[in-house]
Amino acid sequence: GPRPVVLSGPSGAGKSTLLKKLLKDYEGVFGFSVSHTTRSPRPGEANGKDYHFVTREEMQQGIANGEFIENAVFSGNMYGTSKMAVQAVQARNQVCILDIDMQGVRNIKKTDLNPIYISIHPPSVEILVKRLRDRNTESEESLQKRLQAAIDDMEISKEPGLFDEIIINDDLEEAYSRLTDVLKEEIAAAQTSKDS
Ligand SMILES: Nc1ncnc2c1ncn2[C@@H]1O[C@H](COP(=O)(O)OP(=O)(O)OP(=O)(O)O)[C@@H](O)[C@H]1O
Ligand SMILES: Nc1nc2c(ncn2[C@@H]2O[C@H](COP(=O)(O)O)[C@@H](O)[C@H]2O)c(=O)[nH]1
Repeated sequence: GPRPVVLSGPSGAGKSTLLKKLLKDYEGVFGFSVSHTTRSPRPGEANGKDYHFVTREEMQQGIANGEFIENAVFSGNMYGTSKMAVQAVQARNQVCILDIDMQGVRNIKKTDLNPIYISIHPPSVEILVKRLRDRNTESEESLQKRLQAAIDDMEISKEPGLFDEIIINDDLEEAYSRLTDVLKEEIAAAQTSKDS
């Protein structure tokens, strides 16, 4: 099937915004790998669609049972990609998109998933902070943890070969256009197999 796509990058950079647009504009071409998390749902988030919202015990049990391809602790909460999440998308012959943090990127690199790795960056740390604050989803403590991870991860992203592409999300339309351009071969391949 088509190669999966990993979208990573700092919290608040715009990964969900870009991928939601991609899923809407290319319905049936892309499929989202629905992760598990122990964090609480934000207003508007649906269980089974945005995440599988689970307890720490459920998550730990799943990990112990070998149900996850990768898992990580981010800003005090557990997150993980289950084998089922990826298989469900691949069974539909869609391009599977994973929205994961840097620990996830490192762990996926140890698997045979062979995705395209894309990192989404904000134009500056100041703009990242503003976007996160304006999103109004984080406590001050969570915001500070996310910010520290963002600064560390943006530095790590420069490591040669870690990402296939780094996209600066300044103007949303421009970033989206760059993203669809990077993925044009996968889009064409998935559309061809959908039509045949
Ligand atoms: N290009 C842009 N210009 C201005 N605001 C943007 C842009 N892209 C995204 N935003 C806004 O910034 C905020 C963060 O975006 P988003 O939630 O998509 O980030 P994220 O990378 O998915 O974060 P997280 O990893 O925390 O889920 C949102 O409120 C979104 O509407
Ligand atoms: N390693 C993983 N990271 C994940 C997964 N699902 C989401 N994430 C990353 O967590 C942070 C925070 O997400 P938020 O929804 O609480 O803002 C963000 O960087 C996501 O990319 C996962 O399954 N594995």
